[in-house]
Amino acid sequence: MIEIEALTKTYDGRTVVDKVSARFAKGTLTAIVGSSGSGKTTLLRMINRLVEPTSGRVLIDGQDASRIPETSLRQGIGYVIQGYGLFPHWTAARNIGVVPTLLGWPKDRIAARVTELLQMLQLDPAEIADRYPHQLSGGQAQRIGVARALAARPDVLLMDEPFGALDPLIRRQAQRDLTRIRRQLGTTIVLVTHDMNEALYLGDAIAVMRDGRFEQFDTPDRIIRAPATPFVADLVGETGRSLRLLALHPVGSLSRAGEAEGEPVDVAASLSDALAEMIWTGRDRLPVTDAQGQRLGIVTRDDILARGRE
Ligand SMILES: Nc1ncnc2c1ncn2[C@@H]1O[C@H](COP(=O)(O)OP(=O)(O)OP(=O)(O)O)[C@@H](O)[C@H]1O
Repeated sequence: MIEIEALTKTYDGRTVVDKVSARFAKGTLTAIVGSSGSGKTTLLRMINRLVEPTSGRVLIDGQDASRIPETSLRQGIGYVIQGYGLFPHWTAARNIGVVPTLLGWPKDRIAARVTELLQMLQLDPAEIADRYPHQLSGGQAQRIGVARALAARPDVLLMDEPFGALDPLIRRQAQRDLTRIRRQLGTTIVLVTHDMNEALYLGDAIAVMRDGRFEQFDTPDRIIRAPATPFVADLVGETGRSLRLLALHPVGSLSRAGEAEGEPVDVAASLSDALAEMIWTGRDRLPVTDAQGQRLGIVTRDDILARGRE
């Protein structure tokens, strides 16, 4: 768990992060969203002490981060930045292995870990391991950046606009990958983005930041239903609110007994995906199945619309 207490950063008398207190629970993903210059990156970098706080403190699993030696702090906290920061003259494998190498892991253990990470990120080690960054696509380079951050099995992962440079389709894929990986690893993640859709899709919690403060720190559902300030409401947007709400909840939350024709929808799909499928195929109910294709029941258009109006 990460706790920040009255965390503050001042540059030349100008306060850019202003007494922010929050708790990022173990194994959760918190998305910090806000406008440019609101202090998101500065806040993130105070967690791994790339930026030294002016006042306030950071606790990692109850331990004051200022008392943890900087090297072990950074090795225990993975960090992914926009542009990935890969060393251009190093292969993908060497880039991924940089922290284990610093930690003095034996070569064969590093090689095994690199292979494991490439496979977890759905990259073929035989094809990718020996490539240099300029021989990788944007999506591949992004995944190498994530693999590198995860190499030494950190408990905490900080991500600063990790998908900012990707085009929309690959970005969606990268977001799905992150969701899958974090389920697998249980890492505590704090992710900075200026995209509210991304925050709503990925976050267990969302912190909306403005002028160095958190205007609201809440679940995605509460951010949509009960924005604390006009700024938060503005970021969510009035018109898309019901669809955004539907995007947060799985089909399983409205599944009921019954019969329906045609292609089924997965129980874990979102209600907005189910509604889109109904509109596209002209149906008012869909069969619901689990991941193994087992029939579980149905979901109806009326139920989805009622949920969207709540
Ligand atoms: N080293 C520094 N010296 C002086 N001012 C700085 C420094 N780093 C950041 N700032 C200022 O602090 C403010 C917050 O910057 P920060 O990068 O944290 O914002 P951000 O919310 O991450 O913005 P963006 O989304 O544009 O990256 C900005 O006004 C920035 O100019």
